[in-house]
Amino acid sequence: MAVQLPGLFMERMKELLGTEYDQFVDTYKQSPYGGIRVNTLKITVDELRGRSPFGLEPIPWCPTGFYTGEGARPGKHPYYHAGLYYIQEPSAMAPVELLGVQPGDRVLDLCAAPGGKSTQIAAKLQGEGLLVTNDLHPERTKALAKNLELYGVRNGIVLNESPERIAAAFPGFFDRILIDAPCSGEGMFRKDEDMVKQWEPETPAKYAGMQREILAAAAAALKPGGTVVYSTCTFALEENEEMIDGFLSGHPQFSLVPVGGSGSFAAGLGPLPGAARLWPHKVKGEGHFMAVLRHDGSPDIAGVADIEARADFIEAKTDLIEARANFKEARADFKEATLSVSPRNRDTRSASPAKVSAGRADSGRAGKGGRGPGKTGAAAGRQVQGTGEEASLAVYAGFIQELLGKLPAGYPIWFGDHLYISPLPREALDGLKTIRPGWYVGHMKSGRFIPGHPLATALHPAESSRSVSLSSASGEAVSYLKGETLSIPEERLSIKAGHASKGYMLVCIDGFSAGWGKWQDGMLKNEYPAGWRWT
Ligand SMILES: C[S@@+](CC[C@H](N)C(=O)[O-])C[C@H]1O[C@@H](n2cnc3c(N)ncnc32)[C@H](O)[C@@H]1O
Repeated sequence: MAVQLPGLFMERMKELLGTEYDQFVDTYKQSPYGGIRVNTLKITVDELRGRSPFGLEPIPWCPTGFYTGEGARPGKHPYYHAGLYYIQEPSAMAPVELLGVQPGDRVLDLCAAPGGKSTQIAAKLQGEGLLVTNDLHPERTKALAKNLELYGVRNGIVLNESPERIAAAFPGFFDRILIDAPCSGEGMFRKDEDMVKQWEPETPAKYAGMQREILAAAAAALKPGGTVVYSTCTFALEENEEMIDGFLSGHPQFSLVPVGGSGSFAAGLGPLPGAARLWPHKVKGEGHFMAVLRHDGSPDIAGVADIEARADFIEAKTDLIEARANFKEARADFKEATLSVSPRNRDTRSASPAKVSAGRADSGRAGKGGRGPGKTGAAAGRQVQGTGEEASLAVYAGFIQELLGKLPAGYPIWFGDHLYISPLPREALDGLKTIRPGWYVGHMKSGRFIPGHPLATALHPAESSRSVSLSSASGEAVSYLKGETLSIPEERLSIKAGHASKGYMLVCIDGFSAGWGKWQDGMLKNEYPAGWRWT
């Protein structure tokens, strides 16, 4: 590598590695490994392997992960744009494998941008349960939100918050929490020269302070009995074993689940052999550290220092439970209301707007032209309730029932004219900077409902009454991804009985949803978003 590694870093590594040091240094003469992880929300591993245009070699610690080998350009294939795989550094696939996510879990990814591990969690949830994904830095949440959309995630909420505020809003709430901590990045030096340039002798200590706070917040947001996985891509002891050792001393209801020392995972160093290390001179991947922490199940108010804070904690929890109860009722009302709304008979009299939707925020990011809602709650400008919203819900329900035959499950949340279907009631997000409160399904324009791009990317073609599949081999998939209008004869369309060919068409690439088009008289008008196009 062209960049000189910092002398003090090398000295520290020599001390850590002893006789293995020379082998470690040799890894800097090799190229980093490339990998993809199959998005099992859209395709099975076997099917992708059968279709893959490039060679795939299994990554030992991730059953959906594969090395792509030199010369492969996975970002330059239509399958990437159809969300069939995520391009990810192989070692970075390990932490989520240790998190033990099951469909139906409530999972929090605290330091999530650009979303590699969030999309991996979403694939494990298989659309059931909840993924709250967060990053402190607003700019980075854009890529995070886009990746959730590209990979067809329906049950994700994207926040831009501090871990402390998330813990206050969701005390004792999550089954599993991932902390892919901001760190000094020493494990990425081979792959990312910027990390080398940014490194200073004080960098590990600087990050250690942040990591301690993030861990404390995670402990407060975790359900008794839940699991936290803490990971970094650095070698420094103070950000890894020493950090976790300190956490365990201050949080006696947590214990370390031993994972180090078996398979590809080397044992942790010093006080924590049960933690896991991936070393670049031992595996085909960059440097990583992981610790699995399990809560023993006793009621936990760890991280809450004094009596007053504890009272707030309990009050916050009660509010959340109440909000949830209110919204269960609202959901029942909504179901009842939408059942009476058919495309032909849009009688909205039974809709209960005050409960059905948490309404429209007329300020915040939505007001600035974006569709992100910004900070929810009173500070964001309270909601407009009333007949406009009732009518919009009815139009939405009519459109979706015609297209999909049923409405997606979840809480409808309007922001301006934009509609999200959320796995949580809006009240649960009140006061939090929310980038995406759920699955973006579309917006109202001149009294019509316009389906959103993320609605398409998350659909299976069989769910849509109208779809068309474009071939990746013929070049027409790339034409679609470039935003071109296509000539498509009617006999190529898949139209369910009783539906007209004209209208919104789910456009697929080799049978995998990629976006919308509008078909009429043999022409497919392109609805692929400008910002997503193939260049
Ligand atoms: C290692 S990166 C995360 C990579 C991500 N998990 C993935 O797999 O794509 C760490 C992230 O933490 C974010 N971050 C930094 N400080 C934070 C904090 N106090 N709370 C939450 N996120 C933070 C950074 O913006 C950065 O995106």
